[in-house]
Amino acid sequence: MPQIEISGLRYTYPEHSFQVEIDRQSFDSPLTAIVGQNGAGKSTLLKLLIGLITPQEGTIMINGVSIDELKSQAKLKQIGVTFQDPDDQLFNATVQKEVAWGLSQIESDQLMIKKAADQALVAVGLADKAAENPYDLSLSERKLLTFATVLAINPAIYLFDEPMMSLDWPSRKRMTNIFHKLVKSGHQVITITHDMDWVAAEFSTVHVMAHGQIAFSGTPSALFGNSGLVKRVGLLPPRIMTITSALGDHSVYLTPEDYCRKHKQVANNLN
Ligand SMILES: Nc1ncnc2c1ncn2[C@@H]1O[C@H](COP(=O)(O)OP(=O)(O)OP(=O)(O)O)[C@@H](O)[C@H]1O
Repeated sequence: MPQIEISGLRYTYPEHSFQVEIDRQSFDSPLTAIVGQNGAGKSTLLKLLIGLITPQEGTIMINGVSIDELKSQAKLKQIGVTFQDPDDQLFNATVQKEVAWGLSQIESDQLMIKKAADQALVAVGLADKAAENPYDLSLSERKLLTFATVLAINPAIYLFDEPMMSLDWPSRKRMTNIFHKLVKSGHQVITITHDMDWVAAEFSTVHVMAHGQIAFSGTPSALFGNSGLVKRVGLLPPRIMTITSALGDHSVYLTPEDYCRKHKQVANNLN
């Protein structure tokens, strides 16, 4: 399992408007969500993790190598990223060229590049758009295209900023399945999201950011079981818990299925 290790990290924007401050933190879980209120520092952390901005203090190690020592080709193989806004990273004339571009920076075998690009486009459901200009695609298709660009490279670690934003239900399901497949094949997937239902249903680990710091690291059950913390960091629990707690049941339920399972168990125990 790939591993990211942060120690003594301090980053302040040039205007001193905001500081990210993380003393020690490992990212070593297969499927991790980073959550927190708007402006908590999630995207800033992501930019630090990919070396887009450099901390004034501290280190970020990816599999034992400091991020600032990784040459750009090695970095591409270690860590792939999609930004919140797909238009921040699309610049090729066709969808096919866009998906092939990143891989062509680390691979010269044209046949292999084409095969990987084709497979990535099939995986995200855009195979029939290969000849189109990325900017003729819808926003959700452009978002899926950015995923394909990373899938084609197949880095050890995938970092996604708000991957589900603007995706419809079938695309969300498709992406969630891709995440689980990546995890099964030994990759690490880290994603920033505001979707607590998704976090509760799918993720093994969640880090909560607040005011530039990591305020909690643990399982979704531990997070949503701590209603005081959830409130303090400005989050909402999964919707099923909003309903059950309004009905006076303050147990932790991650999904409607989780609720049914636990209540079936209670019913079975009573019989
Ligand atoms: N380039 C920049 N220069 C100065 N301040 C910035 C810059 N980019 C972000 N900030 C500030 O840093 C803080 C954290 O922003 P960031 O985008 O990391 O938060 P976030 O948790 O990702 O928020 P959101 O959920 O809205 O995407 C905010 O106060 C933001 O205004």
